[in-house]
Order: sequence, then structure tokens, then C-alpha cells
Amino acid sequence: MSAEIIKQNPFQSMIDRFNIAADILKLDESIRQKLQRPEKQIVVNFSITLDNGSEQNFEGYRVIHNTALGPSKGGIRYDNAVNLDEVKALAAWMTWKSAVTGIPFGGAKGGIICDPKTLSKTELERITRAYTKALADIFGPEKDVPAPDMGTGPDEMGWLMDEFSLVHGKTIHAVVTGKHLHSGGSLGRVEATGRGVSIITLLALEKLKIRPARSTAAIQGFGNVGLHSALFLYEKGVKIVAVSDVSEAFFNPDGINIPELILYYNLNNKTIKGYPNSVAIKHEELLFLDVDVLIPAAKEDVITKKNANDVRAKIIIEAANGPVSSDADEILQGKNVLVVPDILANAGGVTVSYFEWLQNSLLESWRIHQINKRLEDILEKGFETVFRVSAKYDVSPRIAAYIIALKKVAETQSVKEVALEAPKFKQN
Ligand SMILES: NC(=O)C1=CN([C@@H]2O[C@H](COP(=O)(O)OP(=O)(O)OC[C@H]3O[C@@H](n4cnc5c(N)ncnc54)[C@H](OP(=O)(O)O)[C@@H]3O)[C@@H](O)[C@H]2O)C=CC1
Ligand SMILES: O=C(O)CCC(=O)C(=O)O
Repeated sequence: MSAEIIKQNPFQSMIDRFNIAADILKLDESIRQKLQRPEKQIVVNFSITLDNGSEQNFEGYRVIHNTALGPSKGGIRYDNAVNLDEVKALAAWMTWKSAVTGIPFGGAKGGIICDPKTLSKTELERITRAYTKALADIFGPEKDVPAPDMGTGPDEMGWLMDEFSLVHGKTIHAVVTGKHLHSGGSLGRVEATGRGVSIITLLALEKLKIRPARSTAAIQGFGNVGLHSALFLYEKGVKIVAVSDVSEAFFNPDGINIPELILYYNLNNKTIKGYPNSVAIKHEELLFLDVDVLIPAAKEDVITKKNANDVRAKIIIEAANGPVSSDADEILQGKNVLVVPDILANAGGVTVSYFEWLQNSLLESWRIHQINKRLEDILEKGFETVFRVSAKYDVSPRIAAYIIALKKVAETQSVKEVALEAPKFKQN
């Protein structure tokens, strides 16, 4: 199979899991409808001048799923396949992710239909600034706080912060997280999602009584999340036997030297293509390797009912958002595969984004060991809670995570609504 991923509807996957958890919680219909649907969906169209002098129009989205727990928070994706259903699913997952980990944010996500690899840096800057201008009334430190996702990083977040500050006539660092340090970013944010994935992977290995130094892993995707997950697990002694990006997938049964691969990747225009010390395999083969841990760290719907039966890993850590579609859940459960869901497994990113937002708001600058310790504490607590609820209700860790999140958001939402509806003065 090629590197192309078969797209299901990720929003439907979100709804399927939501409904199972909502049935267990006996949520009433009106609150279900409120929590399934986004509070706001914004579509923006804007044009920029390309480097060759021509004008090009772009379509962008920002979906605010829910703000019961706090300002909405979530990344911005630059990819040709971005669409409203995808952004809606990603926004809802942000709501559940913050709720599971106890971060005081709601959920949102954004995206622009574009291929960042074919655009120059100056074109990407113009696109980011135009998108920010179009959404300048939506974003805000106490309203909606974007961050990086696929195809974006500290450069885009820095331009967003600068444009938003220009529109509002003052510097507002806390409007976005994932910025460069010189733009008010936080230590540890670049690697936070991968660090979180490694923390969660070690906890899952411990659960199955597998020693890290005796374990093997395959990682799909070698971008921000895949690369850092690989590095931190390598440092803990996990043997990474396969990695992939769009250009190539390869395998080395003796283990890949990840620091060496990262050096190669950085020297070769951010691709792993052509890395010598390994054997090329088909992209989909990586998903079916006989490893302890499979870490999909690229996109949604990589494992579906069509291929779930072929998975041989004991553990799947969902580093990407939505890599396992809902129609694969039962198959994997039947095969006894331990799936740690995205809304817990990749929550390291939003957790350190929260630290960045706090530092910006408090005009503070935290030390790295303080950040990493707090991150570890939050994820360990999240992991323990999810597995406790999973045992209590006899459900998968994914449904347990949805139960925790839905309960928290539904209760807060209901309290807020009762407060809104209550008459202020008793009438005679
Ligand atoms: N960045 C963050 O902080 C967070 C990201 N996530 C999620 O993690 C996932 C990855 O995000 P991130 O690492 O930031 O994105 P990046 O854009 O940095 O990297 C994406 C990686 O996936 C690879 N990829 C894309 N399609 C395929 C494919 N079909 N087969 C193999 N590899 C593929 C890309 O390859 P190539 O470089 O060749 O294009 C690249 O290596 C997404 O689901 C995102 O939503 C979740 C939480 C936080
Ligand atoms: O860092 C953040 O605020 C959000 C990161 C993100 O988009 C995600 O967790 O999917």
C-alpha cells in the first residue's frame, strides 16, 4: 500500500465513542446534543500574494467545540486534506483531552487547506497572518488559544501572536502557545507531546509487565510527535525497530539508532528518505509488525476494520489524534490489544501549552525540570484515573477516558446553564 491513508469520517468515530460513554452515564438527550455539536464553526476565505506575484485564495476553519471548562484550546493544521468534519472531530477531542487531564480549557481546532511543503516561508507567513486577521475577534487569551498541529510549529505561532498583537495594538503573548522562546514560548513545549507519549508508553509497558529494555516499538510518522516519541523511548532503552514518514517506511530488527536518524533527518531537509542502516518496507507493513508497542503518530484512521485484524502489537499508543477508527475498536479489544487513547496518550502537548499560557499570563518563566515534573505528574494521574474507571465500569481505557471527560464537562455545562436560567429575583 502507498503512504496514502484511507480516510473514514473522524467525527463519526468521535460520536460512536461518545454515545457508548453517554449511555453508561445515562446522559439526557439535550445535554448529549449540546456536547456533540460544536459551539461555533467558522469558515474563512482569504487571499494572499504568492512569491511569483499571483494571488491565491485559501479556505481556513476554526471550530470551537466547547468552553464549559475554560477558554477553548487547540492546534491549527496545515494540510491539503483538512476539512470541516476533520476539524470538528479534532476540536471535540481537545475538549475531552483537557477534561481527562484536568487542564482548565475547553476544546477547539483550526486548519487551512494548503500544502505547507510547496509554500515558501514568506508565503506561509502571509497565510498565517491573513488567517489570524480573519479570526482576530475569535482568538484571545481568555477566549480561544491556538497552538501547533500537523504542518505548523513555532514559526506559525510566532506570526500569529505578532499579527494578533498588531490588530489589538499591544503585545499579547498568551493568545497562542507553542511559540519560539524569543516570542514568549515555554521551555519543553516543542518536545512535550512526544515526551508525554513516552511517559504513557512506559506506564502501559509496566501494566503488561514488559521491561522497556526488553521491548520493541514501531512508530508511524516522524514529525514533531513521532520524532520526539522515538527519541525519548530510545533513551529509555526501548528498541525502535521501524519508523516511517510519507516518503519511506523502514525496518531494522536490531533497533534504529534514533539520535543518528535525527541527525540524518535534519541534514536532509526533514525527511528520513534514504537513511542507510535499515531495510525499506511497505508503509502498511509497519502497522502489522510483531512488536510490543505500535505508535501511530501521523494522521486519523490508519487502523480501521479493514486492517485491525492484522495488527500484531500488544499495545497501541495513539500519539496521533484519531489513528484508530471506531469500527476497529471491537476487533482490537477481541485481540486483547491494549489501546491507550489519543485523548490521554498525546495530552502532553496541551499540558505544556497550558504551562506556557500560565507563564505568559503571570509574566513568569519556569525551569525545564519543573515543567517536566509537572507534566509527568499530570499524565501519571490521568493514566491511573483512566485505568481505575476502566476497571470500575469494565470498559476499554478509551471509553473510560470518555466517561471521565463527559461527566466533567456535562456537570459543568449543566451548572452553568442552571445559573443562566435561574431567575435573579423571586417575583411576587
Ligand atoms: N504537534 C503537537 O503538539 C500535537 C500533535 N498531535 C497529533 O499528532 C499527529 C502528528 O502531528 P505532528 O507530529 O505535530 O505533525 P508533523 O506535521 O510534525 O508530522 C507529521 C508526520 O506524519 C507523517 N505522515 C503523514 N502522513 C503519513 C503517512 N501516510 N504515512 C507515514 N507518515 C505520514 C509526516 O511525514 P512527512 O514529513 O514526510 O510529510 C510527518 O513525519 C497529528 O495527528 C496531530 O494532530 C497531537 C497532540 C499534539
Ligand atoms: O497545545 C495545544 O494547545 C493543543 C495541541 C493539539 O492540538 C492537540 O493536542 O491535538
